Formats: sequence, structure tokens, C-alpha cells
Amino acid sequence: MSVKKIAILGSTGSIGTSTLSICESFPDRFQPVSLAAGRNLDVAVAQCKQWRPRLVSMATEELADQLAARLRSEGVTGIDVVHGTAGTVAVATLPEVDFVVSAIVGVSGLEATYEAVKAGKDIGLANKEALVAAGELIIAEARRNKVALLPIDSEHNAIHQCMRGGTAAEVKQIWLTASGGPFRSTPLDLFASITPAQALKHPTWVMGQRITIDSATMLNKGLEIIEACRLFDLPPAKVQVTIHPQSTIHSLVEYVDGSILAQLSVTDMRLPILYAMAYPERIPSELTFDMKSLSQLDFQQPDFARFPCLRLAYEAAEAGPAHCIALNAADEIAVAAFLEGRIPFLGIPRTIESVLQLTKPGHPASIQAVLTADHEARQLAREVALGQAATH
Ligand SMILES: NC(=O)C1=CN([C@@H]2O[C@H](COP(=O)(O)OP(=O)(O)OC[C@H]3O[C@@H](n4cnc5c(N)ncnc54)[C@H](OP(=O)(O)O)[C@@H]3O)[C@@H](O)[C@H]2O)C=CC1
Ligand SMILES: CC(=O)[C@@H](O)[C@H](O)COP(=O)(O)O
Ligand SMILES: [Mn+2]
Repeated sequence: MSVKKIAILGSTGSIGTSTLSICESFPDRFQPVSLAAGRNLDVAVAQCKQWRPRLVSMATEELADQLAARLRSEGVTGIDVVHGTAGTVAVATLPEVDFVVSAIVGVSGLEATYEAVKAGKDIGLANKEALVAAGELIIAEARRNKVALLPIDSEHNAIHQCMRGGTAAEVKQIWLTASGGPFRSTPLDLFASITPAQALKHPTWVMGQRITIDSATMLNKGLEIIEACRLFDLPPAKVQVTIHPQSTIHSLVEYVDGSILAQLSVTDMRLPILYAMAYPERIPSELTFDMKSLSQLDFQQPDFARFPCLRLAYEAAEAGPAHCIALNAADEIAVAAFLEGRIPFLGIPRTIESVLQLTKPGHPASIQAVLTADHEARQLAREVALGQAATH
């Protein structure tokens, strides 16, 4: 059995480190050969020392120089260090790479993901923002190059598994489960004073900051609706959301005959990562779910008044690609502003809604056009958020 050579985009993050943990558990199956980190120099140094990849990228030239110096001083040789977008693209397209785990947060991960698909690499996709911003282009390129695009996002991974129970034409609709985040039952009059520390306490998952805040506003589920439309070629009306606080069922597929298939497992991202990396095989693992401990599965319908971001995402999905790009871009800016204490929690949906209202319908036909639209939406979002900051 040959060892799959893995590139990890976002190796220092939550998904990246879980991917390396899978490589550690299955050394005869997966070998990381190229890594892209952002700014976390200490973790990048440690990963280089442990894994001795061929190529590593850091976000900036300065950080790359610092990494190279640290590796030299510690006697670690044979690792090329690159930087920036060109660096992440080089990591993703290294000729010997068989499989790319795309787990940079935000649109920063888009170009490397797209170039990996163009280079014919199979992809494990965690970076949902790439699909939200440029899903049609990525999917078309994946079809052209016959690459497997395997979702790592837990809901889409669950749907991918449940889709093996029928044909695409037999699917009536799909159900994405949502935890409801930390504010599922918080009185609405307290929303105005929600702090970053409160919003960063996810009830069921440990994840990076941006996705954790997105779970608190439920914009994460909104992005996932668009992600599902792109991955499974479904209209927004066939992508439903149900709140399931236990995060035990990761999503469901409803078939035309009335059967609903669900995927259940532990709340541990190593499992969807392993599924994607091993596909179409299933590798025995210790990530078992204790069925005997399962006593209750709850569901409730989401409330758009509590979670306006969910409504905004459905509206963007219906409005088309330019609005999906704007939805994500505005959220990236608003979440950063909230975490820096510059806008309130409710400023996140307010920023997104204002930016969407100012966005004209459009269908960017290239990655460069997507990046231009993303840049313009960010500018708008900064102006809107800045206006709010002045009155905050
Ligand atoms: N965590 C989870 O359980 C899940 C995550 N996802 C998705 O996976 C992606 C990653 O999420 P998560 O791991 O939680 O996020 P983290 O914030 O934990 O990690 C983000 C990673 O991206 C890197 N990064 C950020 N900016 C750049 C850049 N400009 N160039 C290169 N690398 C960069 C960071 O580097 P550094 O830290 O070195 O700065 C880090 O390695 C997101 O798209 C998220 O929505 C989807 C489902 C579940
Ligand atoms: C693990 C994962 O896939 C996350 O996207 C998670 O689902 C977030 O939780 P929410 O359901 O609260 O958005
Ligand atoms: Mn998810």
C-alpha cells in the first residue's frame, strides 16, 4: 500500500493540527510533505522539526526569513521556505503531493485551493469560504480535471456519506444540523451586550476564532448552506437547517421515497479528515461513538429574528455569486472588528446586511474577478463597520 503524500494549507490551525494528528496515527498511510502556515512561527518550527517537510510557507517574507533562520540555528536542513500567496500555491501544487487539505481560514485560502484543483490534486476541503466565494469556478475546474473534492466540514462530510445511499436525482432535500451556538436560548435583550469571550465559548466544538464567532451568529450555517449548494448542486430551497444542540447527528439527506439518512459520530474533526484522506476506503480508527451513552437527540427550528445572519445567507444564496462573495467578505471584516472590540455583536449582521444592500448582482468569471469583488466588499464593510464604531 502506498503512502499518500499530503499538503496541509493552514497546518498551524485547528484543522491543520488535527490533520497532522491523523498523519501521526497512520504513518504508513499519510505523510505530510508540504505545509502552509500563517503567522505562528513557534508552531511552524515545531512542525518542521517533527515532520521534516520538503516545503513550508509562511504568510510574509519576514516570517519566512525568521523560520529559515530558526531552522538553520537548530540544524534542521533540507526544507525550502517560501511565503505569501505564491508560497501557499507552491505548497499546494508541489509535484509529489497526492492530496491537499485546504484549511486556511477565509478567502486567503482561495488561490492555493484553486491552483491545487487546476494541478489535478485531490482535495480535502475545510476552507468553506473558498467555495462560498468561488464555488462555481472551483467545481467546474474539479470536474474538468477529474479531481475528488471531499468535504471536511462536518456537515458536508456527513452529507457526502449519506449521499452514498442513493442517486443525486433521488435526493429530495438535505438537512444541515447546527448546534445553535452559545446563544441558542439567550434572552434577546442580552444580545446587545454579548462580549467576544462569551461568543468564543462554543457549546460542542473547539475551533479557530472566526468560525467560532460565525457559529455564534449562525453565519457559519449560512456559509454552509452556500457550500452545500455548490458541492451537491442543489438550489438553496433544498438546503434546510435544523438546530440540534448535541451535534451528534452531523447532517441528514432526505430521499424522494421518504427515507432520511443521518450520519452520527463523535464531535471530533479528525474523523471527517480521516474519511476525506482515506476515501473511498474506510480505515479502522479509535474515533468511536459510544451508542450506549446516547439518550437524547433534540431538534428545533432556527429563528431568523434571533439569527438574522441565517436569513442573510439564504438571501445571498438566492441573489447569486456577487452577493455570496460580499456575504463572506463583510463577515470577515465584521468578525475581526467585533473581536477587536470595535463593533458590538449585533454589528456583525448589521454590517453584512448593509454591504449586501450595496452589492450589485454579478457573476465573476475568473478567480481574479472574484478577488476584486471580495476586495471591494471588504472596503465597503470597513466603511460600514467604521461608521458603527463611531457610534458604539
Ligand atoms: N476548526 C474546525 O473544526 C472547522 C473548521 N472549518 C474551516 O476550516 C478552516 C480553518 O479553520 P480553523 O482550523 O478552525 O481555523 P484556525 O484559525 O484555527 O486556523 C487557520 C489557519 O489558517 C492559517 N492562515 C491564516 N491566514 C493565512 C494566510 N494569509 N496565509 C497562510 N495561512 C494562513 C493560520 O495560520 P497561523 O495560525 O500560523 O497564523 C492557521 O494555520 C476555516 O475555513 C473553517 O471555516 C470547517 C469545519 C470545522
Ligand atoms: C465542526 C464543524 O463542521 C463546524 O462547522 C461546526 O458545525 C460549527 O458548529 P455550528 O453548528 O454551531 O455552526
Ligand atoms: Mn461545519
